[in-house]
Amino acid sequence: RNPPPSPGLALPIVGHMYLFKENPTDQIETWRKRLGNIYTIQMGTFRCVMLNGYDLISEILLKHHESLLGRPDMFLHKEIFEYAGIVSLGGNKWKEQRSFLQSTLRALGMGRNIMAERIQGEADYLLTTIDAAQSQALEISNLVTVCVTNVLCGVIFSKRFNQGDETILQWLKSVSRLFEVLGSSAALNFFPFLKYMPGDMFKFNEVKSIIKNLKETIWGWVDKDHRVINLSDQGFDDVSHAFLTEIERKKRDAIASTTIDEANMLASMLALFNAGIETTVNTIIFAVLYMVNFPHLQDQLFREIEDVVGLDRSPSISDKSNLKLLSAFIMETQRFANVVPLGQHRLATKDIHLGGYTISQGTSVIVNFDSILRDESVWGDPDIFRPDRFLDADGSVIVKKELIPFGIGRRNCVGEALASMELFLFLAALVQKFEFLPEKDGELPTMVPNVRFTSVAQPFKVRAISRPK
Ligand code: HEM
Repeated sequence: RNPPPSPGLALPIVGHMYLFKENPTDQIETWRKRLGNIYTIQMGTFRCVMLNGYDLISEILLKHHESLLGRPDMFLHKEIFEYAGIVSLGGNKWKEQRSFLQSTLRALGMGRNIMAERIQGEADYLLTTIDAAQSQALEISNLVTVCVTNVLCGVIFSKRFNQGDETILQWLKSVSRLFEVLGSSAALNFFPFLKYMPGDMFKFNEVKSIIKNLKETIWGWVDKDHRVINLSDQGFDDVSHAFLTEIERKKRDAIASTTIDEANMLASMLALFNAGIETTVNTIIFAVLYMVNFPHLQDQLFREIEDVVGLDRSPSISDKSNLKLLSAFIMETQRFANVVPLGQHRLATKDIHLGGYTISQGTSVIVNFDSILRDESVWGDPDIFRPDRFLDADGSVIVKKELIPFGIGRRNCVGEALASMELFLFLAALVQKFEFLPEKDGELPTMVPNVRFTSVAQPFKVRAISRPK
């Protein structure tokens, strides 16, 4: 059957997982150097094919998409999403959820002016809350998280919260605890029997209880009893309103076989939160970290905004095409920080012939985005932070097909347009208003990230000094 090569000794039960150290992408890269861009590893009970490099990854995601539409039966899909919603569904059920969410987000103005105004409002709010610290060193990630959460809460429920609001603080506490315990429970993906270990050793019960609370909170925010559903009106206020309306429409038309129901609605809304907040916040925090580490670059970014926008009005989305250095800086931040280094496991639903090997039906496939964003043959000096790699001699922005922080193909990031707009508007506002300095002069915060299955900056404080007008 010609399967891709394997790194050798797989221990009983754990397979090759015992070889993973702190940063999983290091081990994956070590195997890539030894075995090439495609190889097989055993992760507990799962046989996984790891794919590296732009050619193979784009080939499988673009050409073999239809054979890769499953999700393996993992803890995440079973216990968190209960096999429902955009992240956990496969096949035609996924297609229906994805197309519903995509068209709903588009109709709500994702990537357009109406959304830009909402984000600008949150960016202004962020500036005010940072300013309140009066140049005292502070960790800004909590402040950024509230504003990014507000953007999504607006899109999903037409709601927003002020910093310090008890509901949002409780929500953020639960989400942060969830990410902490998900680390301990990751092994449950590959060894489901561990959930029976005494003392909740792998945090199975805690994860379940946090998820139950988060779902109840989300359902409370939907506020179903106070929503006016009008089936003759094609419009809707937000994602949850769109779902509720479409669910009623399906009932009216007696369409039984559909994923547009309350279980999938809840799971998809939870997925938008899980996938959309951490990623966006982490990218913004990495950008601030790089500005602190490269003050000369921070200064150039400020000068560009001063020239193009001035200091009397807030940057708007229409400034984007003229803020070329800022665009290149964001591109390089996304490349260098690479907040989603590995794709979610996908399941081959048919045999796939790729790179001279056969990936057999039932195999789990992982794509290694890190192998593209850090590929020496593409970037030359991938370990250097250098935004000017995205600018040509005239200062125009160069678009490179290998820059794929949002993935590629039909299962790429459904929130890409929203996230891109957020990155631009939040960062433009921060650059215009503040100079970011390290907590102590001369002591730069480390740029070495914490990489698990997402990449996060190590906690650091900054002093945000208001720029004189
Ligand atoms: C800078 C911010 C973001 C980055 C870097 C990012 C990155 C990604 C990547 C790489 C994938 C594909 C993973 C794979 O192939 O397995 C993905 C999927 C996804 N993203 Fe994002 N994302 C970001 C923001 C968002 C936002 C704001 C939302 C919500 C509005 C969102 C919702 C999703 C969802 C629901 C999926 C799964 C799509 C599906 O299975 O069809 N993401 N994201």
